[in-house]
Amino acid sequence: MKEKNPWHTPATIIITVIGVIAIVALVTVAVLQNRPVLQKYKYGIVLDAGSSHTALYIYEWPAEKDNNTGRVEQKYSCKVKGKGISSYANTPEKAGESLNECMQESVKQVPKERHHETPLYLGATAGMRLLNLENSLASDKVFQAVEKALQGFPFSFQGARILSGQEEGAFGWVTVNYLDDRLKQGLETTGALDLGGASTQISFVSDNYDISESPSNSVTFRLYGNDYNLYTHSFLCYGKDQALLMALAHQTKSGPKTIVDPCFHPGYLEQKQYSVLYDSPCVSARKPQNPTTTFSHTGAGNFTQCQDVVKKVFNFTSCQYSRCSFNDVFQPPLQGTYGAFSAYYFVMDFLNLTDASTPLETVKQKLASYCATPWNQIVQQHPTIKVKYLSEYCFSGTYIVTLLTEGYNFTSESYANINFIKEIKGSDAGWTLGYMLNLTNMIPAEAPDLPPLPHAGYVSVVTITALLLFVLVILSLFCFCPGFKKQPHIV
Ligand SMILES: O=c1[nH]cnc2c1ncn2[C@@H]1O[C@H](COP(=O)(O)OP(=O)(O)O)[C@@H](O)[C@H]1O
Ligand SMILES: [Ca+2]
Repeated sequence: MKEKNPWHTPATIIITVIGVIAIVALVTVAVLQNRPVLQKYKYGIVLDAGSSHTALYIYEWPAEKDNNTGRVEQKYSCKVKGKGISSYANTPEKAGESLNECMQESVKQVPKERHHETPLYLGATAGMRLLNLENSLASDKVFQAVEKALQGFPFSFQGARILSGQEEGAFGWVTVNYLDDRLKQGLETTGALDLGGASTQISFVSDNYDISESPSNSVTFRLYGNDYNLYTHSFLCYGKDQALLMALAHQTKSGPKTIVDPCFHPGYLEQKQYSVLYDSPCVSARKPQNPTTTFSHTGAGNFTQCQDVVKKVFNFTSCQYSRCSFNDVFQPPLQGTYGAFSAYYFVMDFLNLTDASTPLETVKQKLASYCATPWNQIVQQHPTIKVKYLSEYCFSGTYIVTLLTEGYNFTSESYANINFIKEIKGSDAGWTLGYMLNLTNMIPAEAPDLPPLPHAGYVSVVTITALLLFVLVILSLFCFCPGFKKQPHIV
């Protein structure tokens, strides 16, 4: 007689089917119930009114997570046509009008139902700081015009203001460390180096920073449950455009008709106006007695001599602290890695010098050979690049190397810790994201309460538990129900 398989009884089949259905139902509920509801996003807009130009950034984050774990990302950026708002000192309404194109595009980029709740900020940096020093009435008028223009859009306008140098430095530091996920995880932070046209910032955490030595350089944060004591300094006039004016002013003290500038390529020749050169609070004190109205600016293309010229814009002699960078400004010992962005990146990227593995000596050699290249050859090799930018890369590269090594005291060894970056995970490095995160309270002081298990972990535990229960039921049926026991073999 054929042996009957005890597992093929109607009872076991029914139990198995019910068991499988129960498991599928349980896992489905676990997956569906715990899945985040369809993502809805919130938005924030920040205008970076820099000295050379204005840029608009739209940030986006999941609506239900804005207070803790949600990642804020850059959704869109727009470069405002024309110069920075400080250049409209004589025609303030045009400063407002200049923003219209990018603002109209933002209206399309942000979903209509979110317009009214989307905060809109404008922060101005060193260009407006200088205009405010020079002519505060003119800077007020520019702000009035800009505010009027921005109020005309359907967003929640939160105001336009000049950021302090500390804010600019500290928010740049927040941005790079937020994007790198270092803050939430409590990892060692990275320093931030920002080079603009009219000012430059250095910000880093140094374990050897005694705040009492220079309290004005200290910014303290409590973020995600960790305390940070940040050193930050902004050097007004030490952005690359103002530094170039200061270097030219040094070379034209006696009001000559021609200068031979080692920071420009051999064969370069341009007529320049003294009035433009001295039209800045950064250089006005050095105005020569009887300057001719124009001078011939010619190039010699010599990196070493250019470094000597650049060094003259720094004061290395006075320091009332235990240690200084330059101009009698305290700086604690450098520590850790650094992200260098904005003009640091634009210049070093053009010169093909962003690779972190390039030693400082090689950087200097490459710069020397670039500066020595005749101007006509440079123009031929880069037909699409704006001549103004092109003519200044030798100066800018030399300025960057000199600022980093002679100014901030980076050595051949510590130079390797600098990463030249434009963006991190799709968001531009700069102060704007940190500024918005701060103003919208999007980085909590304390670590958020995370669910004990991530979604995937939760689903796995439910699935495994369900399977174990099912096996347990089958085993107990097999052990304790006589009908399930194997029948004795009948001979
Ligand atoms: O493509 C580029 N090549 C070289 N320099 C650039 C490029 N784009 C922007 N820059 C420079 O980056 C700097 C940006 O400075 P910004 O306008 O932010 O001034 P600020 O931060 O001092 O207020 C300016 O010197 C500008 O000329
Ligand atoms: Ca800037």
